[in-house]
This record gives sequence, C-alpha cells and structure tokens, in this order.
Amino acid sequence: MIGTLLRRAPKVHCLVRNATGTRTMATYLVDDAKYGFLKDLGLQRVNGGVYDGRWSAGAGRKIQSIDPASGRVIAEVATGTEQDLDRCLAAGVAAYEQWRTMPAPYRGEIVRQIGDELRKYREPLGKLVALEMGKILPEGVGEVQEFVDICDYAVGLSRMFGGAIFPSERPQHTILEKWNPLGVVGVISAFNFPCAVFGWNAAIALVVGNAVVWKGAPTTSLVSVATAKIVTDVIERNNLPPIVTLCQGEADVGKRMVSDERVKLMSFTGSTAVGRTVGVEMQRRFGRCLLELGGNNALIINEDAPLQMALDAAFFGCIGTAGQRCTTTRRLIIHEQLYADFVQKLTKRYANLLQRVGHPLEQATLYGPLHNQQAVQNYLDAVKEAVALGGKVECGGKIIERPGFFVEPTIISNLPHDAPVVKRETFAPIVYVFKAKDLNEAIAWNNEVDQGLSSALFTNNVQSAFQGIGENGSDCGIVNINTSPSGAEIGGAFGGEKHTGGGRESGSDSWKQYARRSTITVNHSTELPLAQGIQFE
Ligand SMILES: NC(=O)c1ccc[n+]([C@@H]2O[C@H](COP(=O)([O-])OP(=O)(O)OC[C@H]3O[C@@H](n4cnc5c(N)ncnc54)[C@H](O)[C@@H]3O)[C@@H](O)[C@H]2O)c1
Repeated sequence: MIGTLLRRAPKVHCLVRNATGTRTMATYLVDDAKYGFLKDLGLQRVNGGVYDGRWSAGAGRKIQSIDPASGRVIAEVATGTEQDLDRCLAAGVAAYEQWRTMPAPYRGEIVRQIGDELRKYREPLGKLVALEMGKILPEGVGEVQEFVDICDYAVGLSRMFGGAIFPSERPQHTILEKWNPLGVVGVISAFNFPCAVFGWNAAIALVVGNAVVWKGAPTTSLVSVATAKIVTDVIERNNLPPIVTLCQGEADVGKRMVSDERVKLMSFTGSTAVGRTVGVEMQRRFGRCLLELGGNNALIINEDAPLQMALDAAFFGCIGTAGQRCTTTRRLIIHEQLYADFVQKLTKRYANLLQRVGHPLEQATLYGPLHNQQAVQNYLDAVKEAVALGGKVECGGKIIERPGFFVEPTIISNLPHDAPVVKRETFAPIVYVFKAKDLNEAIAWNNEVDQGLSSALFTNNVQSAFQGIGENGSDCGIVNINTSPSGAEIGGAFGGEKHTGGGRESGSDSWKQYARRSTITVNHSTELPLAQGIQFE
C-alpha cells in the first residue's frame, strides 16, 4: 500500500546545492504528505545534526539522506565538524558532573521516561529506520522495540547493579567492591542498526551514571536526529543538563571522538578495518573501548539435525535484512548426507522469495535493498571473485532491475572452505555452502575464520549439542543450538571474539564495561594491622 503511494507520490521540487556547490533540482520525501510520519518525528527538509544542549546545524557537509529502495532523497542533515564535537564533549563533561551525583534509581526513572517516549514513537521511528536503512518494516519497528526493551532492562538494573563483599584476612576489616561511572561514553554506530545500537549503549551507560556523546553513521543521519530528539526532549523536560549529545558527522568526527581524552569509554560498532584503528588509538591513550565489529557466521547442520527448523533458520539467517546484519549467516556447513537435499530445498525457498522483493515499507515485502551503491559493488565483486575461484552460483548473483539498490539473494557452492572470499565478510546476501564429513570437521571450519561473532549448530543429539557449546566447540561469542545465528535478545551479553573485537553489550553483566571498579577496604577496628601480617615498626 505504502509502496504504491511511493510510486505515485507527487514530486516536490526545490533548489539545493550539491557537493560541488552547483544548484540542482531535488525531490524530498519529507515534503510529501504520504510520508507524514517524517514530520511526526520533527524532521524538516534540512535538519540540524548537532545537539549540545540545543539543536543546531553543524558546520560540516550537508548530507542528503537517500531511500535505498527508490534512490530518492528523503531530507538533508547539516552534519557536524570537529569543532561541533568539541562543544558536545564539553557539554557532556559538565552534564556528567551533575548526573553522576544523582541516585541510580533516579537515573533509572529518566531512562524509564525515555522508554515510554520511544513507545509513543515506535511506529513512525520504525518506519524511518526502514525507509532510511532499507530493512523491512517489522525489522525497523523491531529495532525501536529493542531500544524500548533495553530501557526497561536498564530501569531494573538501576536498582540492582551491585558490588561484592569479600572476607578480609585482617580482623574487623571488610573488603567491598563498588562500581562507579566512568564519565563521558562515546558511541559510534554503524548504518545497519542505526537506532538500537545507540539504545543498547545509552540506556545502560546512563543508569550507571555516565553521559553519552553519539555519532551515528552518515547515511542514516535522519534516524540519529529523530532518535536523539525523542531522547533529549525527555532530558530537557526534566530540567537536566545534556547527558546525551549528538554530533552527526563523518569519519573525521569519529576519529576525533576516538582520540579525545575526555571520552573515557569508546563504544564502536562497525567494520573490523575501522575498529582496528579505534582499538589501537584507545590502547595508545589507555582509554577503554568496546568493539562490536564484523562477523562471518556459520550455521552447522549436523546429520541428526531437525531439518525443517534448520531450513527455516538458514532462510532467515542468510536473507533477513538482505544480508546486512552483523549476525547474518554467511556460511552453511552441512553434513554430507544431507547436503544435496538441503541445498536444493533452500534454493527453492530463495526462488519463492523473489515474489516478496519490494519496498521496505510495503506490507508484503520480505526482502529489501542493499543500503547503497557501494554495497552493490561489493556484492558483485564477491560473486565475481567466488566464480573465478571455481564457485558455482546455485541461485542469484545478479542485480535486480528496479529502482534502488536491489540484488538477488545468492547461494554459492563448490568453493574450498578456506577460500579468501569465504573468509572475508561481504555485507550482502551471499551464503557459501559446504559439505562436511562430521561434526569435528564442521566445527573446525566454523572456527577457522578471523571473525568470531555468531554461530549455530542444529542437532537433536545431546552429546553433539554440548560439544558445540563447550571447549571443543564454536569459538564465537554467540553459540546457538537449534536456532538461527542471526539476531539476538537483549537479555544476554551481545558480542564476539577475535576480529569481532571482544566487546559485550546489552544484558548479563555487560553493564560492567560502562563502570570503573573500586576495591575498598574498610577498617572498622581500632587497630591498624597490615596485610600479610607485616610488622612495620
Ligand atoms: N558486531 C556488531 O555488533 C555489529 C553490529 C552492526 C554492524 N556491525 C558491522 O558494521 C559493519 C557495517 O557498518 P558500516 O559500513 O557502517 O561500518 P564502518 O566501519 O564503515 O562505519 C561505522 C561507523 O564508523 C565511523 N567511522 C568511519 N571511519 C572512522 C574512523 N576512522 N574513526 C572513527 N569512526 C569512523 C562511520 O562514520 C560510522 O559511523 C559490518 O562490518 C558489520 O558486521 C557489527
């Protein structure tokens, strides 16, 4: 329905300057009444991309945000520069001084209000996520829901994050552990989760007592602005200082944030290549970092797997978000006895999916576009490389001829399990399929790539399942049994090993990454005994 409206939408023209300064005609979806949800989110034709306690146009480049399913301009964002970031950081440091003194349950109350406000904007913000990133509407709304859920989680946490008490070897002494906030937490996020990644970080960082400075991906700048507006409105209504600031910008702003000593923890989500530079810089200046980087996730189908479930899991895992999740299934390792039948059934499911290709805002769409032209090129390059290495394209491999950045979901067989193209993360809907002789071989192949984010084993055998999750099993941060490696719930700690960066976000004890641990010995005696019984007189 909305897709029909999209195609029929009247064109609204206005004059803008492009990157070279030439005045050109542009069409803006934000001016079209059929995209009224953009105005509901407070978005205009040109939006300020900087919030340091008040909204302003950044002095950086004006970025045109594109709908990847049609190539049309949604609206513009005036992004920030390093100077704009400097103001955001200064405001964040000052806000932190006040925020850290407030009781944690009070901080939780503010995060509760943020969650409630997000609930009100779930649909329009979810639509914007779908429109600007290119994921289908249920996934766009689901992303906002993740932010709501982590707020609920953080509210509870604000009354629960506790320290330990340990026995002391000295009489009438007690050893305590107390978790204190760090200061300003920097968040740099990737285009594929433009709302939730900020949410996972901000909700937890705030209840622990930190201030947050955010830079989202340049190509999803509207989501950053709309999300930050919802959050900062709540903060302003409570007469609080800017404990959340935004400096939407490009790599120069990101680099500056990473190198600034005021940022005590740098939470970076993005590619391994950029994450490596972030990690090195944070190590150089002894800052903390939380890295959530690329994945190369495998799904193992053991000979005793529940087959229908495995097929459903592979279908969603490989194709969901058009292959643009960090947890997307990129390798299927199938027991040799099941291989031919499984690949044939999966190929059939792929063929049926082509009926469900469409605009992400259309109700019937299951499969949307890639995010931009560069992603299409990366996809084509990977297919070409795979074929040159002897790979057989079982299905897909080409661009889908329609407006926007659509490519066919693709299955490639016949490659060595350790081919260079297989060991690399191509952020596109390509899955490589392999025939394994037994579980030991399958696990060895699962583990042989550099990345270590997510994995799954399908088996009905308890011994195989426990091998998969144990010391001889998957070396990933996420190790699933009989469910897809793609996607995760907020209750557990999210993140991966090796070149995925080692960070953990969301649930379990991930909150500890946002806090500094103070070990405290309290002497409640009238003597002053030294540790280890040392006499010093
Ligand atoms: N592990 C996870 O939780 C997770 C989640 C989502 C995405 N990802 C990964 O992110 C990648 C896709 O996202 P992307 O293309 O936006 O990644 P990217 O690395 O190109 O960009 C990520 C962010 O870093 C910024 N940036 C670029 N250069 C920088 C620099 N030198 N210093 C500081 N910041 C800089 C970008 O502007 C953007 O905001 C994939 O590899 C995917 O697997 C990982």
